Amino acid sequence: MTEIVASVKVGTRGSRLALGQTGQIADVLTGVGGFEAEIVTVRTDGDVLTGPLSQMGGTGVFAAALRAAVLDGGVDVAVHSLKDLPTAAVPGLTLAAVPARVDPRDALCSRDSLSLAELPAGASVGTGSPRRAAQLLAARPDLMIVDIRGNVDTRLGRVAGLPGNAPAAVVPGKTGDLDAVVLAAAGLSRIGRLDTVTEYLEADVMLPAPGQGALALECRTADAEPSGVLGRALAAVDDADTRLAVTAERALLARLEAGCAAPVGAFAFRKGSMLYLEAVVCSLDGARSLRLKKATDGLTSVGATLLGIELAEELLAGGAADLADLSGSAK
Ligand SMILES: NCc1[nH]cc(CCC(=O)O)c1CC(=O)O
Repeated sequence: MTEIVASVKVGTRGSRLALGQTGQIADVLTGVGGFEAEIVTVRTDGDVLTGPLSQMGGTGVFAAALRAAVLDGGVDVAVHSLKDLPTAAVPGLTLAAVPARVDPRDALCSRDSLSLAELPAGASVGTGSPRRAAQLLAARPDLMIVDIRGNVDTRLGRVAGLPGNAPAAVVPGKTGDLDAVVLAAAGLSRIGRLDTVTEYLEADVMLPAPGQGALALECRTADAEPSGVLGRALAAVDDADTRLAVTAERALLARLEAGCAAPVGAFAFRKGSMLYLEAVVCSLDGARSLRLKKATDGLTSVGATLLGIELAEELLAGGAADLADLSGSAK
């Protein structure tokens, strides 16, 4: 006789990106845990409202509704993009698994396969991210940065002639009006549109957002116990190296008291017996920036957290708070 286990409700936002990554994770969890999964779509303020994110409380609006659904039992485990998850802990919830990270880089998707260096003077590049805007301007001060929002497909639609885009500008002024957009390679990969990438932006040009390319699986603290069926499955999909890296990146962000929309990039990785962390804080116009790196041989949660905190304090000592409003609410 097989053990009868109630189905696990896996919560997600409703975008194609979110549904795709949640479906994959649900398959892995059910494979490991031997239970059924039911995908529950939660509409968030970030999906419903259309104003600037900064006026809705930042990208945290995407996570808040999902977290509330876990707390009230409508969802058992939430699948978040880790970079959209605010760093502050929520009582009653546990970040139970961080699966192996995929490509953390940002990617340029431009018309005519142009690279960043090849874009014509004054070219228009769409991004809603002050971090991306500032680093783009640091590399190419002549670019015209256009503030765009919307899901990944909508943003790609702003560049004419990308593979997979509708052939003609259907809505004048809203499709095909930009020379390029910058998006996370991870998101493009998850919806099968990596063929639109014309250049992967390496860390020396653009440091990613803390947590970029990683997922976060959050459940009620009581369900995270490895003795339970869900906790055991979550522990099995956790990736120790990814967790160390994102712990350092998020500790840095928290110590800077920086919001998800602050012009702060950070990337950590373990290599051998060391954990390396590099971070940048920019002025919004990209004219000034402070970039530092640091490493530790403390390959534990505490070691990774200290690495993030110490690098943040070095950045603050170097004047990071004078470069930009780190709360990330200012535009
Ligand atoms: N802010 C939106 C967002 N949140 C997560 C991803 C996909 C990449 C990832 O999982 O890190 C994206 C799209 C993007 O930034 O291009």
